[in-house]
Amino acid sequence: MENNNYIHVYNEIGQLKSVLLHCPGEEIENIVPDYLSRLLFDEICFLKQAIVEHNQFANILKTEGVEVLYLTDLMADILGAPDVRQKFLENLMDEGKVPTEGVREALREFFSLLTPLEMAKKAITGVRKDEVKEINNKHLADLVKNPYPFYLDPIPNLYFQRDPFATIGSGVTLNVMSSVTRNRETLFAKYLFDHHPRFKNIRRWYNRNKTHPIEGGDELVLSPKVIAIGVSDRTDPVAVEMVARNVFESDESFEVVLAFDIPKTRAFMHLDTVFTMIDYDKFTIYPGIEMPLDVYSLRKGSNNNINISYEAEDLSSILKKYLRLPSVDLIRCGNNDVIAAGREQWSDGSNTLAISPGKVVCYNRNYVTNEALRKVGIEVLEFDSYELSRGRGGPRCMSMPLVRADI
Ligand SMILES: NC(=[NH2+])NCCC[C@H](N)C(=O)O
Repeated sequence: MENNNYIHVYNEIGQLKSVLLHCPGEEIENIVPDYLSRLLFDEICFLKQAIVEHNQFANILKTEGVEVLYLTDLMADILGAPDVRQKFLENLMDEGKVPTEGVREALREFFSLLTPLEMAKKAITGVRKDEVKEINNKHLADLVKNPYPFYLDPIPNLYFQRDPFATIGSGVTLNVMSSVTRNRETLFAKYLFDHHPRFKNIRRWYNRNKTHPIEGGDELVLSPKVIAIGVSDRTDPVAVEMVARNVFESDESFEVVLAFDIPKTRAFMHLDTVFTMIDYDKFTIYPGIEMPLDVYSLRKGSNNNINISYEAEDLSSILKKYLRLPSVDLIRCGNNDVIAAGREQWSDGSNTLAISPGKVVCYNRNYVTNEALRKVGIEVLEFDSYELSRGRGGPRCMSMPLVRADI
């Protein structure tokens, strides 16, 4: 196994040692009703309260001894180098479809006045047209009336750090996002893994230049041998197989990828919105997916072959078989009450973040599910969830583990 101390994730529940977060910033205030659904939000958030909640989340993690890193700080570490800064801005403008050379020149000037940290933040906030006054070198696109308010779009889903890349073993999948609005998030990850002294040279199981989408919320590392990946609204089976192949061809310990084919709907956009691991033998699950769930196994074969089969048993039996457990406990979101399940799943009741076996971080609003977890002996640490939940993601979605203890 390749050894690096900075990416090490061989399970979902081992003591979390280091995690990457992004605290929502002014990008959230650039969400307006006309663009809500394109930006993948259902409601407008009150930023001040969202920050309070995010800080509560981060403080829980810090109190538990977890190193909390912030994406903007890591970006600031690398944006001090003029060539990195320049390339990053050009990429951001290309992928943000900045319309003309005149606007690009104005944006170069605009960003040149910012410190590395300010630049990282502004790249996420987006740039409104009224912030950039002087456009020289005018093209047709600069002259025609266009009510769209931004030269560079905000990137409001970046506080869901789970999705643009994902750690598996000692490597990462640098993801292709299924939506245009989220794809620029992976540019930040690309720059970290290309340039940050702590993270460059990390191996990649997938790269953002591929064609088929995969998002981190679908990627779960169940054990040093077993990975689960959702085939979902966001993740394509072609990408799942490619990741499996690359991991199997390496010297990593993984032997099986379980592909969970879940319904393709907004409420369950990723596997982790309906299924998370919380203890050696305990999982949360949203009952609405149990019936329609098809699971396929991709097993490492000889000569770089992959053996793919349909798993005909129910989920408990599949998990018992592959994780070698005598029994498993599936704890149902909403504690088996259909209405509570639907309501709490919508605000990520099944989306828990384990910080050690049997200890999870959850939104306080999902009290029915949290109570059900406590009943089976799980320790639940809660924080406020009025505003963060409006982006349709919970504690797991908001965190990317970089290092977990082996178990
Ligand atoms: N891992 C997750 N479940 N992430 C949730 C992401 C929510 C985000 N608004 C989106 O639609 O993409």
